[in-house]
Amino acid sequence: MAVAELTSPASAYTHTTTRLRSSSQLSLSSTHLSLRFRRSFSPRNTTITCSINQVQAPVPVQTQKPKDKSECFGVFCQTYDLRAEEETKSWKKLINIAVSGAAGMISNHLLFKLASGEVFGPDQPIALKLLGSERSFQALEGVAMELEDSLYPLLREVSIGINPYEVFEDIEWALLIGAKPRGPGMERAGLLDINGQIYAEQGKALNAVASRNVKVIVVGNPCNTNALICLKNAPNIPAKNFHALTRLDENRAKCQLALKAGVFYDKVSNVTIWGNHSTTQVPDFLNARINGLPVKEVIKDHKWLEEEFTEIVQKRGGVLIQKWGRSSAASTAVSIVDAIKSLIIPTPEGDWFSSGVYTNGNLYGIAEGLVFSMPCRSKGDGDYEIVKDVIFDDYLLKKITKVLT
Ligand SMILES: NC(=O)C1=CN([C@@H]2O[C@H](COP(=O)(O)OP(=O)(O)OC[C@H]3O[C@@H](n4cnc5c(N)ncnc54)[C@H](OP(=O)(O)O)[C@@H]3O)[C@@H](O)[C@H]2O)C=CC1
Ligand SMILES: O=C([O-])CC(=O)C(=O)O
Repeated sequence: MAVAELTSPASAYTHTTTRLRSSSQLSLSSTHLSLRFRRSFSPRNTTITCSINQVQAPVPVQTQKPKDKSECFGVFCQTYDLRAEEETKSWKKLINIAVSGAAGMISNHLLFKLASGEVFGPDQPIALKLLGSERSFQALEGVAMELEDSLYPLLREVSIGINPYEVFEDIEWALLIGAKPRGPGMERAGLLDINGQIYAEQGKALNAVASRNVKVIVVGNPCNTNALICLKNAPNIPAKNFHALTRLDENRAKCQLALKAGVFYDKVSNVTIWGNHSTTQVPDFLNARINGLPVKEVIKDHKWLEEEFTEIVQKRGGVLIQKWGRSSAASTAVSIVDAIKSLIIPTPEGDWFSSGVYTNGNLYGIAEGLVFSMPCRSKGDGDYEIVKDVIFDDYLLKKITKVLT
């Protein structure tokens, strides 16, 4: 069995003390990184687990062959355990986050944000559970290797697999990205035949093995319908826990309003995307604010708001595909980060965020049993409530009605 050590920058790995998980004791000098990589070879049941621990004072150690179905190889056969470290004492309990389509473009941006602590905070250790398929398995290994090489202190475990029933076990977050993207000239709805079944299967898997309070963000298109399919297949998980990502549209709308008003985009608030992540979506400028003022008081060109602004936001994804040849990835990853943070950080007083949520019992009379983007607020506990105090005019009502017909 091959054994190797990776050397990390001293600055990133100071004040660490560890103890070997097995009976043999270990003493390693500072600035060494150990990894555990376990592998199952059953094709439908393939999972690799990689733990990254910080260790001190190296002394060679005899690792034991794992007793379970997994097989380790190379450097990943080293198994260490952590003794309480000064630095980690104040850390929260580790959370399990699953990311599907983990070898895809969006994930390639997102995973490194998650691992860095940018999303869940500098005291929140995480385990990343990456879901792929047989065709992407090698690519998943490559992604896991890049995560290792990044030496993120908060990233305590990485596992990769192709079976959602394994990968989703006990997860607290499911970031469901894996799905075919559209190409130039296609509509997102045209992806439903292929992608819908992915979300039916993953809903069943979540229902069977995920934490009962898992929060699910569906990204794969058409994301509203996919979120609905997913939640319908997971009856034991509250429907309220499922979101379709419309935050990218909200961000796009904020950017366009800032551009038109000649302000920096942090001055734009209270932007709602109503409806679907599709070309029928309604970016709401009636309730939006710039520097705390209604947008219509700041941008006097109301024709631009009703026509150009709305269309730019609705079609932004398609235009980007025409130009780049593939769909937005980095800005989507950023918007997933924003969507998560909106649920774990209290919403600033008076503001709100958009998310595609289940329409059960909503106060706006939107048909029940849909996933529909609406204005939401959160106390930062992972849950949300629909904002009550938005206003409507004929234009907005007509546009929202059109989504529903
Ligand atoms: N809601 C939103 O705001 C946005 C949503 N999207 C959507 O997110 C999804 C992922 O986009 P992106 O990461 O760029 O896509 P990529 O093609 O880069 O990656 C998608 C991953 O999905 C998996 N997949 C599952 N089924 C298929 C299939 N039939 N064909 C191709 N890939 C498949 C693949 O992984 P594996 O083989 O491991 O299953 C692949 O790695 C797309 O549906 C896209 O339209 C994109 C931008 C914004
Ligand atoms: O347009 C697409 O297909 C990808 C996407 O959802 C977006 O960029 O909004």
